[in-house]
Amino acid sequence: MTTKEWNQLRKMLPQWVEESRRHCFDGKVASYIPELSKAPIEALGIHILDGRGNAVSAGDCGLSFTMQSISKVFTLILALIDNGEEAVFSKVGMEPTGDNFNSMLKLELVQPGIPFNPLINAGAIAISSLIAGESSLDKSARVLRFFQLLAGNDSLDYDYDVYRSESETANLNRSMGYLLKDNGVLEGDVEDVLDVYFRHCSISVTCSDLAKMALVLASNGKDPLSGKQLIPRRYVQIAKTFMTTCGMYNASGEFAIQVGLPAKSGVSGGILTMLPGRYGIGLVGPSLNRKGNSIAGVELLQKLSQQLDWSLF
Ligand SMILES: NC(=O)CC[C@H](N)C(=O)O
Repeated sequence: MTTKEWNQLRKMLPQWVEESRRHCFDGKVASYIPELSKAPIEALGIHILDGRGNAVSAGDCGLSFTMQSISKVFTLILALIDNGEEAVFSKVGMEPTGDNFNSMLKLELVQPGIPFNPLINAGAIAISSLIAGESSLDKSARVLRFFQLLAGNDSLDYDYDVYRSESETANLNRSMGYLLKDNGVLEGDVEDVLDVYFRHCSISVTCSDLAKMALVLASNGKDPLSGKQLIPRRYVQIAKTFMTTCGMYNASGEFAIQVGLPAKSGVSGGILTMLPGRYGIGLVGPSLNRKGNSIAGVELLQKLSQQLDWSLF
């Protein structure tokens, strides 16, 4: 972090958060997973971390929330570590869909019926079946340990209320699982695969956990604080590319133009993003816009990117 930028962030971030927070009431908190509807609509928090351990945060940074779709980036990476590129890309494609994250339209329409990419629900469910482990609980335990390692936080755990709430109501994801099984994409028992998926979506984090995980990606897989290479560089490259093309659902093109950073959002209102080589960023704002991204969070990132000239493009 250059001193000038650091000083500007320190000075301006609280004000930019408050300006962006006003947009919260133009959006809605997700309710299709009933437990998520309890999140505070007016909340907005952000944490920015650099490779020397300097951090700046503002707003509701103490809020815990579930990773939801943000987890898909890291299960993809674990599946790549476990199976290699060729095996993973025989089960999921590399293209954006332009459809909603939970659409199964193209699974039926486009042969050979494999998910278009690993960041839509169908793709992430297929990825869950590729995680190595003896049983679904064993696979989930490996995922949780991997996330703890990246976040540098051994106490990361599931939010069991959100896990149960999703598992009990996930009729659409369940149908997708069975269709994938029929298309020959899923390995193993469908309910077991779905359990791995619901569990990783329900891992509870704060903005600083997300910022730390993002910093590892921003540093090409190395934890700059410990100096350890936690993820092979190639797999980080793949993950960042998907985040740029598909990370903000079917608003990824607009986000690339307005913000210009690799990012991944979740229906809990979390966004993980980064300035490659410089910062890891974790943000939460549970009120969502029509495309399902944090409404105030996207506003805030737009402001940061424009004020500080962060776009990569
Ligand atoms: N977009 C999301 O964050 C979706 C994740 C959520 N667990 C679901 O499957 O619907």
